[in-house]
Amino acid sequence: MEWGAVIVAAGRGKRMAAADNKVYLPLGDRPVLAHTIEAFERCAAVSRIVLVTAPGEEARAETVLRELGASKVSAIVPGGAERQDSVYAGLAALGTEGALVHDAARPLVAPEQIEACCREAERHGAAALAVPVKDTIKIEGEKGFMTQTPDRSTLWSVQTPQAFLRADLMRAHRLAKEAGKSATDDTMLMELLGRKVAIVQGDYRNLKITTPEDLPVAELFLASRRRED
Ligand SMILES: Nc1ccn([C@@H]2O[C@H](COP(=O)(O)OP(=O)(O)OP(=O)(O)O)[C@@H](O)[C@H]2O)c(=O)n1
Ligand SMILES: C[C@](O)(CO)[C@H](O)COP(=O)(O)O
Repeated sequence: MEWGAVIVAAGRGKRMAAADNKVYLPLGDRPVLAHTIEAFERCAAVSRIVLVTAPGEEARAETVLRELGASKVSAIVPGGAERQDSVYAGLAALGTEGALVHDAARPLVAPEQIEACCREAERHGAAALAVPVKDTIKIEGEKGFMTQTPDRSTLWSVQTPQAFLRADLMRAHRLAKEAGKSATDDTMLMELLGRKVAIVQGDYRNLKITTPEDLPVAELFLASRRRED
């Protein structure tokens, strides 16, 4: 199966409270986005990439790609108001049978993790990286009070990439739009199709850069990764 990747980089980074879009912030010797693209460039299972950028950021994205020497990016398309809209815009431009969806804000994913997602999705129809939850999770009932505790042994913190048959995922997105259903990730949309998603053991270092304290942590993880290479 031919695999393409939609890499979404069109957010506003509100929780980062940075002056710039967080995917262009420096991590090590290059922008966050460069690390993310490089992981997919190095994964042989991925034949093409569609990059989804904030409207008007196409030129700066192209600069990052040029400096990286990226060769798999087949299109740069503008994202939408919500992550879901950005994913759909990328899927529409992808064209491959297999579709990976990945957050540009997750720069430390390893190529072998991407490959594992593809393989498991080929076996099961859909797959996503996830890591076991470490904290005890509570559900808020009455405002400001914890009232329920899900069984932690059944809880996973899902990451990206998430891997699907592109046709399935586009259909799920259309169903969600018709139903006015919002989704913070794409595995959630598979539930609309009644499909299960295979869990692929991820790595706690595949963090999503979301709030300011995530960047120094990512620097440490990057340094540890480089010592391993
Ligand atoms: N309308 C959006 C929203 C998010 N994203 C992308 O989806 C990924 C995960 O989203 P998140 O970490 O929430 O990024 P932001 O939406 O930018 O962050 P915030 O919610 O703090 O504004 C990021 O790579 C982000 O660029 C996107 O392409 N389009
Ligand atoms: C897709 C995701 O990274 C899975 O954990 C997460 O749902 C993205 O959430 P965000 O609020 O758009 O960062």
